[in-house]
Amino acid sequence: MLEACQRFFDLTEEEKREYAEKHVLDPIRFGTSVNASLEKVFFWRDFLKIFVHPEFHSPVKPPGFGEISSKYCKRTREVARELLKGISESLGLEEHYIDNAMKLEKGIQFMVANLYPQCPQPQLAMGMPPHSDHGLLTLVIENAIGGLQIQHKGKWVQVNSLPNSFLVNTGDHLEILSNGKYKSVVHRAIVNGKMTRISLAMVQAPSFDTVRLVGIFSGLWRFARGHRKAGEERPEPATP
Ligand SMILES: O=C(O)CCC(=O)C(=O)O
Ligand SMILES: [Fe+2]
Repeated sequence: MLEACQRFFDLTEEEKREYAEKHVLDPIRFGTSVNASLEKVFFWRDFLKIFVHPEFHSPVKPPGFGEISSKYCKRTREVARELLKGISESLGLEEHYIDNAMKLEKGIQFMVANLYPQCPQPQLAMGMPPHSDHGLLTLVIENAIGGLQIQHKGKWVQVNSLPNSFLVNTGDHLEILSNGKYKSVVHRAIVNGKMTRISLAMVQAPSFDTVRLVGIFSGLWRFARGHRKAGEERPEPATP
């Protein structure tokens, strides 16, 4: 799947431009901040964001992307729903509680593929600013090189995921739903001077008809905690 994402990013600028400068709710959205003419805030990152459930979407190019991603989305949805059964039980609820209450059969799922090119001055750039994810759970994979950091007790901690593993982030909706027992993790991505890094985040969120309610609480909660989403703030100068 990471290779398929790489093939998308390898398309010509013209081919990718079809998906650029889109509205935040458009089903397929490509953005670049390495090309500063397309993005106002300067981050060292290209991204491809696609809504894949309840309606599946895929760019036409590169060939094969749709088949691979449709399988990947289905499987990761199953993993997320399975994990949420365990989380329901850990909260003292019946195992299908979150699945039923959030109507995950029709749940929103979207993928965010991130490309962080090799950066000549990594100490001066930021890949993705500090943010927490919407949704219940995010399953992240990456190509071998660490770059993801989470905030823990006020400090940035490097996440060194195991090879071929999913890193599972808990999101805003889960924090609200669990009354704060599962915290929505604040994280960011730094860049490196050696190689291009690719990460792929699969976000599992409640269904549209339940998300509005959770969304209102999420907005209030975010306001109360002073959180911002990715892209809403300028990069802090990276610590040396
Ligand atoms: O590149 C990463 O590891 C972070 C990705 C991420 O946080 C996101 O896409 O929301
Ligand atoms: Fe994230």
